[in-house]
Amino acid sequence: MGTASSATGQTIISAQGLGVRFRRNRGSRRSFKDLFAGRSRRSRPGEFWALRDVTFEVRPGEAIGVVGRNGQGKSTLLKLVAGVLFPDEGSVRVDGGVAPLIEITGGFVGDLTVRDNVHLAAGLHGLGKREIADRFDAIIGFAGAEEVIDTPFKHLSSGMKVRVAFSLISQLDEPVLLVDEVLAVGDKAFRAKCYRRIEELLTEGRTLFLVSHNERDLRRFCSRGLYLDGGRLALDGPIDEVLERYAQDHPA
Ligand SMILES: Nc1ncnc2c1ncn2[C@@H]1O[C@H](COP(=O)(O)OP(=O)(O)OP(=O)(O)O)[C@@H](O)[C@H]1O
Repeated sequence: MGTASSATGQTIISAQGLGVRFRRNRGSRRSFKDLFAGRSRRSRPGEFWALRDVTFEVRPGEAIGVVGRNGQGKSTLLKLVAGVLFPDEGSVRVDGGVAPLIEITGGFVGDLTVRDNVHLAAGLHGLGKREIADRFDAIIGFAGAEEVIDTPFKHLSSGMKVRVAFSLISQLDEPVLLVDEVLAVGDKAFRAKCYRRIEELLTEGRTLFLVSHNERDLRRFCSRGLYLDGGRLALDGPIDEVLERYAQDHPA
């Protein structure tokens, strides 16, 4: 938590001219989105920019909401900040570690038990054996995962996967927290618990990126918004302004 306390106004994240290029016609995920986006299959070039010219800086302790329609680059941006994806253009610098709750199944090893996954992931985030042992019960307890400690992660229900993943990342000491929409999978009571935990972490001075389609959640946690449209940063400003513009551009 040392890094988070150094909220002296310098930047903790600096993204300069970020660009990510993907190839079309490979994999199924994007083709569905493209279908709905109404793009012509034939006129498509082989590659497209999922993100381009994205530049912003973040100060320690800021809480940032990332908004935009489906497929506009929100998850891609979070992956760049998490360091699990490398940009084709530009650069992103993060001072300190990142605890990402994004596409959770990717971060956990399906064949390993919950216990082993917690040890592995916590270790990768720099916690020592002793620290992990000290926090293990709290992690399992918060998730309500006592019954599945020795179950392979892949056999957990999707809700339970999210519970374990959130519980773990919220017990790490990383100064930057990334929360994707996966949280929506949890039931109402668990979501409320997560939100209280996020508030605690923000009070401690952590930096938050929250991707959400829920205006109330965005207003509750975030002071600033990044609005992505067509992979470009359409607006970077106070969350109210960002939501207003987004609503104007895309009335429900
Ligand atoms: N590995 C990949 N290969 C090819 N295209 C990809 C890949 N990952 C994402 N894309 C495409 O890049 C674009 C941006 O995707 P991204 O997941 O960042 O959008 P998003 O704003 O997070 O969407 P959603 O709100 O639906 O989660 C989309 O067109 C998507 O289909």
